[in-house]
Order: sequence, then C-alpha cells, then structure tokens
Amino acid sequence: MSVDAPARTLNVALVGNPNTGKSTLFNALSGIRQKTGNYPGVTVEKKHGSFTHKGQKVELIDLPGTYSLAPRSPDEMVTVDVLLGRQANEAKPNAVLVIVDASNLERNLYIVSQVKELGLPTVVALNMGDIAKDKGISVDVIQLAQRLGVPVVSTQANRRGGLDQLRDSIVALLYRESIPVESPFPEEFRDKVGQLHAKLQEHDAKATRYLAERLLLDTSGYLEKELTSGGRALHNWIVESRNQLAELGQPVPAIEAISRYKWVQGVLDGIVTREATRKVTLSDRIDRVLTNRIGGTVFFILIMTLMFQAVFSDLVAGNLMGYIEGFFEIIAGVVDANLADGAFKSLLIDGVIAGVGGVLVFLPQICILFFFIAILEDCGYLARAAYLMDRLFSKIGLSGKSFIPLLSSFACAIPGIMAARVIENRRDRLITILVAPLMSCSARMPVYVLLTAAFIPDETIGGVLSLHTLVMLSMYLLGILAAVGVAFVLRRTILPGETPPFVMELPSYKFPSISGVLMVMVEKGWAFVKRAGTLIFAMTVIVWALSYFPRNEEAATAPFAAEIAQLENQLEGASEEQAEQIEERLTEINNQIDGELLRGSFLGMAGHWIEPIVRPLGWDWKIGSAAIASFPAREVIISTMGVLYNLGGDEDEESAPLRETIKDAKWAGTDENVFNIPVALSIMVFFALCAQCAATLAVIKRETNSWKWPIFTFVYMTVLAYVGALITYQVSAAILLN
Ligand SMILES: Nc1nc2c(ncn2[C@@H]2O[C@H](COP(=O)(O)OP(=O)(O)OP(=O)(O)O)[C@@H](O)[C@H]2O)c(=O)[nH]1
Ligand SMILES: [Mg+2]
Repeated sequence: MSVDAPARTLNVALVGNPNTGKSTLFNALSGIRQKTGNYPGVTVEKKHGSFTHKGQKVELIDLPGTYSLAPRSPDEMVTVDVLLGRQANEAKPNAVLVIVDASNLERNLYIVSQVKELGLPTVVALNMGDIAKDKGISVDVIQLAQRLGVPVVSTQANRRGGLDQLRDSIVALLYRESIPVESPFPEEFRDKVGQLHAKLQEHDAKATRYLAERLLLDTSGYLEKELTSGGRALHNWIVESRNQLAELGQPVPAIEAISRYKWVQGVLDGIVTREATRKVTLSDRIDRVLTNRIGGTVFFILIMTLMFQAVFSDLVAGNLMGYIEGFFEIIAGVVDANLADGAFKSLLIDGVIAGVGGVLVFLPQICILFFFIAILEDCGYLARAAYLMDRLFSKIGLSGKSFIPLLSSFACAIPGIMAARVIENRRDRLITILVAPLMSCSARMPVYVLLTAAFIPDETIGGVLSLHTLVMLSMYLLGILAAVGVAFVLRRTILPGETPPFVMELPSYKFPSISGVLMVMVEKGWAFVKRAGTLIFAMTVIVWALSYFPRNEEAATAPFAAEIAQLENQLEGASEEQAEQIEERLTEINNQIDGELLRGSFLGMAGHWIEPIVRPLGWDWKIGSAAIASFPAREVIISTMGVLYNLGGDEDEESAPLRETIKDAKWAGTDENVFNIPVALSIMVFFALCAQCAATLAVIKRETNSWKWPIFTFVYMTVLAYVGALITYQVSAAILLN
C-alpha cells in the first residue's frame, strides 16, 4: 500500500446513457463477466465488482443505463436509488464514473450535468472514440475536462484502451473530497430548492440539497412517495412551489431540460468539431437496407432461417449428437454388464442415462443457438430488428420497446421478463411480461428437435429449405403469433391504454468480438449441462421412482411363467433359426411384463386418470404424465419419456436413443404405434404454448410483485396449449391418417 493513501474505500458507481459501454468497462476493470450487448437496456440490475490499483482497493457498481436521473422506468430507479443511497444493504457511492459516448456528446452530457450536482468526486470516461472518429467527429479532451471541472479520460472499452490512465484517475479521486457544485438553474428555482432543503433538514439533518432539488423536479411522485417524514404538509408545499415557479415562467419539469441543455451547449461550444460534410459510414449504408420495410423483413426471415438450418445441420449438430448418444450407449452397456438386475441398475439405466442422458444429447444444438444469438446481440442488429418491428407492434398495442425483451425470450424468458424493466409504462410492461413466455425459449428446442428428427420426413423443399427447418420455424412463428394475439386481446380487455411513440437509438454496427461470442456459447452450454445435472436429474429420479415402485414382479410374471419355462426348454437343442424365433418371443413377453409392471406403478395408476384427458390430443398416458412432470422445466418431458418408454419395454435393445425408442412405442396390448406425425405435431404445439417452467412463473411473481399474474399466465397458457394441441392433432390426423 502506498504510504499516503487515506484509509478509505472508494465506492464508485458507473453511470451513463444506455449502450455507452458501462458494462464493458466494468468487466475490463473488474475482470467480471457482466452481460454486455450492442443495444440499449442490456443491464437492468446493479452488479458489484472491484479492482486494486497501486495498493488501493476500489469497489465498482455497474448500473442500468439512464438518460437522466429523473427516474421513469424501474431500471432507471435502481440507478437513482443507488446514487442517493436509498437502497438497503448498499453503501452509498462516494465517487462516480460517468461513461459518455464520444460520438454523441450533446445528449450524453445531460446526465453529467445532473451527476455533477451530487457533489461527489467524479471522473468522466470518454468512450467510443473510434466510432466518433468514423463519423468525422473530434473532441478537445483537455478543454472538455477544464470546462467540466472533472478529469476526462479517453477510453475504448471493448479494446481495453485507456484503462491504466482511467485506473489512475479513479484512485486519484481519493484525494478529492468533493467537486464544486454549480447549478445550471435560474435563481428563483435555486431559492426554492434552498427553502425545501431547510425544510427537509428539520426532519433529517443528513438530507442533501440534491435531494431537495430532485424532489422539486420529480413530478412523477416517485421520490416523494417514500419520503415519510414531513408527509402531507411537505407535499402541499412542493405542489404550491411548482405552481409559483410556473407563474414565473419556469414550469417544472421543463425547466430542467431547458437549463441543462443550455449548460451542455455552453460546455461544448467550440470544442467539438465535425467534418463539414457528414460522412456516410458503412453503418449508414447497411441500415438503408436493413431498416427498409421490405429489405429488412426479408433479411430478418433469412437470418432466422439460417440459424435453424445451422441448428439442424447434420454437419455439425447431427454428428456431435451422434457422438454423445454413442457415449451414453457405451456407458449403459458397461453398467448393464457389470451390475446385477434390480432397482439400482434400473435407476442408472432407465432413470439417469435414458433420462438425463437423453436431455444432454441436445447440447450441440443449444450451443449453436446461443452462438447465433450472441452474434446478433453483439453486432448491433437487434436494435434494427426492433425498429423494424415497431410498426407491426404499434398495431397490436405494444411498442418497439417490447421487442427486445421479447426477442431475448427466445433464449430464455427469465432475462426477457427482466429486460421489460426498461418499459416505463406500467401496462405496456405488464403485457410484455405476460406474453414473453410464449416466445420459444431454448428449453423448447430439444423437444422440437427430438420430435422433428424422429417423425418429420427428412426432405427439402426446392432443394434448399429442409422440412425439418420449416417445422422448427413454424413452432417459433406460432409462439410469436400467439404472443401477438394475446397482447392484442389484453390491450382491448384488462389492460387498455395508449402506446407511447417509440424512439430507439440505432447503435453503430460493430464486428462481434469472437472471444465474447465463444464465451457466451460456453457459458450457456455449461448452464444447460448444470441444469440437466440438477433440476432435471432430480425430476428424473422422482419420475423413475414413481414409475418403478410398487413393484410386484411375481404377479406380473405369473401369467407367462408356464410359457417362459416351455420356451426356455425348447431353446436347448433348437436350430439357429428356431432359436431366433424363440428369442424374439421371449423379448416380446419380457416387454409385456415390463409394461404390466409400469402400469402397476404409482405413475402408471395415475396414468389411467390422465389418459382420458390427453386422449383427444392423440397422446397416451405416458406422454400425458411426461407433460405434467415437466412443470418445473420443459426438458423434463424428454427425460420422462426416456424413463417411461424405456421402463415400459418399448424398445428392443437396452438404452437405444430416445428418438428410436419412441418410434417403436405401441399402444398397450396392440400393434398400433403411439407416435406418428399428428401426435408429434400436437406435442410440439403443446410445448410451444404451455407454461411448463417454474422459474419463469417465479420471476413473473417477483417482477409484478403479486401472485395474481403468475397464476394468470399459467392458466391462460395451459388453456392455449391444450386447445392448440387439440386442434393440431384433430386437423392433422384428419388430413394425414385417412
Ligand atoms: N466501437 C466501440 N464499441 C464499444 C466501446 N465500448 C463498448 N463497446 C460496445 O458497445 C456495446 C454496448 O456495451 P455495454 O457495455 O453493454 O453498454 P452499457 O452501457 O452497459 O449498456 P446498458 O447496460 O444497456 O446501459 C457492446 O457491444 C460493446 O462491445 C468502444 O469504445 N468502441
Ligand atoms: Mg450495461
């Protein structure tokens, strides 16, 4: 530790407009991997990190981006609460790092003006200089620092540029207790702030002048609501003061925008230079196509198709999948050869390997999907897609702001639902949350892949588009259309309202960082493996136990005992051809016994009760049980089918890949296959629409702060799923099975 460093920790808050590179800078400084992406609104929750520089420990807190410290949406409130020290269990930051986008200083300095009034030691990181340069913009950094009265450091966060200097400047903040505060507001306004400050201090000696100012400006009532001391009288005083100010020609809150933009202009005067003719950047040229209504839509469909073709390609996914299947077959063989028959062996082979192994087989597809999603997020395309969809969305009563939360839900509904925090309007946000789980998340993909690979003919249309891809695309499309329909209905029934016009910034395109994309892929792949090893493993063991016990082998074998004894006798001295026939008959009997045992198990008995309900969907009780068991997570349907069709003697060899096993599954006591194209489609449609994901429901509860909405979501989605599957089965069976 350096000799003269004061014994004080630095708690530095990272503040700035959305998509300026805060999280990228946070990651570069702290070595943490906080999610970044090239569109506004990536961070919605605060995140802690730290680094040590020259012996000084610095705590960092990454915050959601915000254009202003007047909070409008829940994610912006997080930032304001942290800065004002209003968050429980959170040390109030004693320094601020403001990240500004050098290519758009006019807008970015607005928040600098607000932050300066906090009076905290502040550093400005002038980020994205490379993009400013591309646009022909140059900034006089020294002049800027002088006029702002705080240090300014040029950085390029994604290339780790300027980090050392930034660390130096941050640590140097230790020696600055505060910065001189200069208010951009006119005198009358400042007087009112002074009076309010005095009033606040009567109740709380620590109340800051800054809080007084924000209280006066915040017409939304967000800050006042939680200000318990003072109460009614204070509220009346504030309202009256606002009226008086309005009479003086300074209506609140317009006064803030006017004063601050004037200040920003003053600061920037003469220090930002632009090339006389605005450069047409590559971004601009690409955007002419991608934000064009026709060109953009075609591109969007193209990119989605490409993604699914890749997910389905035999070249990568198919082969890898085969290796994983082979691996589990070998393990099953080893277990089979080395363990005595009994419950434990069955748990391993029919439970763990057929169940969890059956899910893990889809790892390659999950990785490829996230590879594409990571590229789309990082290059800047998502914001274009949102822009493009805004017109469509406003017709159904949602804004383009809902698009990114919905699009993120393609990976997983949980971050998607959290991303809805960027939506200011409460009803818009709620509708977005309620329809987000309809987007086809990555947990549904294994279900689609399994059933498509097993039952949809492997043909191509016009030699390019494979039928498999087409079916997958339709499932995704179905989710989108259902979401649109539900949003439309909600808007016209329980959640009416106007959609505000949407202003989305289009970030500059950039080449996706390869290491970043690979990291996301590895991270998501690992998360999938962990999920299979924990939640899905646990559910699989429960399902296995329920379908293995109670077990009365004697009773199940008794009807066949005589025949078995006879066959075994014949086997001795039989010709090769005869022996084969006898073996075949023995396998058949064994399968019947296994089926009998399964029907006698707890789950089998419950199955009788389930079957009439799912029969109209074309399902047998095993599919029905699997659908119910997958309430905690959708992938459980796969592990459960693995267990049930394995235990029930539906396969010829021990632990064949699930897609082979289900092809052979027969209705009890008949020769009729359970699965065919209509049944496969009906299961896929059910899983496209159902709410089988406990974690999603829990997040809806947390984000809406009420049980009402998760229950509502579960009920409406389950009804939708059942009806959707019913129609799918009945219609496709009428067409295909006659
Ligand atoms: N060209 C360029 N890109 C950058 C620079 N710094 C960050 N980026 C990229 O900008 C994008 C946005 O970065 P984030 O760190 O997610 O931005 P953020 O400020 O945290 O955004 P929100 O969380 O939405 O407020 C990412 O794609 C980064 O890789 C830079 O200096 N130059
Ligand atoms: Mg961020």
